[in-house]
Amino acid sequence: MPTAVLTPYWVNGVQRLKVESRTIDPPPRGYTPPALNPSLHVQRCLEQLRSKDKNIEKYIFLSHLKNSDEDMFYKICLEHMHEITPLIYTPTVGDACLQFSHIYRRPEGLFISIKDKGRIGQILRSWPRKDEARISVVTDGSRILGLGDLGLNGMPISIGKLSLYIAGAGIRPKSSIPICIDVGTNNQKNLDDPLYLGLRQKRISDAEMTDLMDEFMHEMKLTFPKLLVQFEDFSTEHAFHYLERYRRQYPVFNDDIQGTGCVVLSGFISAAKLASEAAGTPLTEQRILFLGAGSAGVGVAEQLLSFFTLHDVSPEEAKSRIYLADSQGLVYDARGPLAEHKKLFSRHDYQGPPLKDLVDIIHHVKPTALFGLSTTRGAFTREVIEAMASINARPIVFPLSNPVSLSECTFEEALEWTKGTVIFASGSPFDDVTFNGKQRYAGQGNNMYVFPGLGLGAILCQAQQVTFCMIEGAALALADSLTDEERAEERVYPQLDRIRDISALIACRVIRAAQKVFVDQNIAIRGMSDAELLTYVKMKMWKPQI
Ligand SMILES: NC(=O)c1ccc[n+]([C@@H]2O[C@H](COP(=O)([O-])OP(=O)(O)OC[C@H]3O[C@@H](n4cnc5c(N)ncnc54)[C@H](O)[C@@H]3O)[C@@H](O)[C@H]2O)c1
Ligand SMILES: O=C(O)C[C@H](O)C(=O)O
Ligand SMILES: [Mg+2]
Repeated sequence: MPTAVLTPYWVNGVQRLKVESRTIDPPPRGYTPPALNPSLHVQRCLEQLRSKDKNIEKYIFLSHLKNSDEDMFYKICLEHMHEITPLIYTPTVGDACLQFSHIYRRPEGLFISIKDKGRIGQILRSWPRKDEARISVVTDGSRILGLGDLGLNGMPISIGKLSLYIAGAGIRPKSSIPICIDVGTNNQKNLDDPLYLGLRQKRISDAEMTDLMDEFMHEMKLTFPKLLVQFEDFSTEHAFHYLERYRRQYPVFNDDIQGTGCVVLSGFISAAKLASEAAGTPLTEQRILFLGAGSAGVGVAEQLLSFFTLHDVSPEEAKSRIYLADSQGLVYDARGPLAEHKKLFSRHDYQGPPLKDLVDIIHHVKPTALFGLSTTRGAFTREVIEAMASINARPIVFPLSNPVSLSECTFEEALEWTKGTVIFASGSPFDDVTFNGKQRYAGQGNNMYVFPGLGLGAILCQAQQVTFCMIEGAALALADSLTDEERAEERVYPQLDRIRDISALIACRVIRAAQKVFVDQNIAIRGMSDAELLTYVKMKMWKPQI
């Protein structure tokens, strides 16, 4: 089958790019060793991968494999999800971003810079597979995981998320476009690095950025009419601003606000069921404290608020169960001027002195669940976790900051400090642990469980917008996807190696939600029964040809 291939080459140190159509039929006799057989070659690739000591070397090996033998790369991903995901995604992708300008070998995706203003359309139109384009992950590198502003070095985040779309939901590889928007960086270390690949200037003003984004989104729509855009790792204000600015106009969602909201709501529903078996507190009477009030913290809080209100809890009552704390402590009205995105959850009912210490905040709030989205390693100290355990038979503790080096606490710490009562999930993966003779599983509360299925659903029904109900449908489908066995093992998220099945269920629920409010354009699938729709979705998933 002929496919368009981008081949970089170098002339006198200057990179050129060949856009060619290449056939990937078996090569002529004599071009491959006689005993090369595909299943053994999988073993050979795995052996080469496992022989590398450092995760960043494994990342580089896998990147190379993806570019040279896509089918093999995705076959290995799918068959070894637990081993490969942490290498192509969180946490190793964090190192890949930090070192991107040093490990860069070949182009993958598009770099759009402020210098391209006025001719973004021209650049986009040079993309060789315009008609096939369905999904793009776009970052401006301004808040990469919890690592801060990495500028153009944020590109591996877009690449890594798209690899998970392909592995996790069977989106066709050729339909994905990783994009990094380079509008400078305020990261002095990058600016001083002679190998840094981005523009050597500070970030542009908000007004200039919005002008650029308007042109970018407009040209994206013109060039790729069927494209869904996922915004990723934009700094807080920009994340909220651009989601609000474009969500009614284009099919777009913000992964950190909405994908995270979805995945944490789903894990919370499962965790609260377990906790209420021990304490009897109904789901809608849980009290949730967030450490971190940025795009992720507030995104999750908004998702919880809407979930409670759908369950006959008044908005005021629902809001009263949610507390935010940021770097200055509890967020409350009398504290002084607040950023716009924090206002909805600011407490009216606290007038005392600033509550800065997390243990003091826990004693004041008496939360049943504590979520960390604070980018602060070790913020859940022994005292914090013990305080949670002292007021809850089964405390829910989710340290969700990424990468793993910034996790608010480790799985072992949470188990030890609660004497095993904790119900735990983290943003980055932790190994399973045997504690007091019982096998315990660390759920991975990471938006990777949701965005592949959400994207697949939106693409298949040709959604004109990604509505709030589509996001909520994805969260509920994920919560429902736990098997009886997984529930009996006290897992709050399903096992990762079932990701394709989970993505199919999420996609179906997303499609139904889109159909309900008529934002779908693929009318041919409207009349399908649920069983037919599931078969259709699974049939549409791309599979590696090995
Ligand atoms: N698990 C997931 O799926 C997932 C998804 C999105 C983001 N995240 C992680 O969440 C973290 C935050 O992301 P974001 O987009 O909200 O970032 P952000 O920059 O928008 O927000 C960070 C928040 O943390 C607060 N904070 C910083 N230092 C603190 C401290 N010492 N104590 C208390 N609060 C502190 C800040 O005041 C701010 O409110 C990142 O590490 C990111 O990797 C995880
Ligand atoms: O990228 C991840 O691992 C999750 C999330 O989008 C984040 O920004 O941390
Ligand atoms: Mg992110």
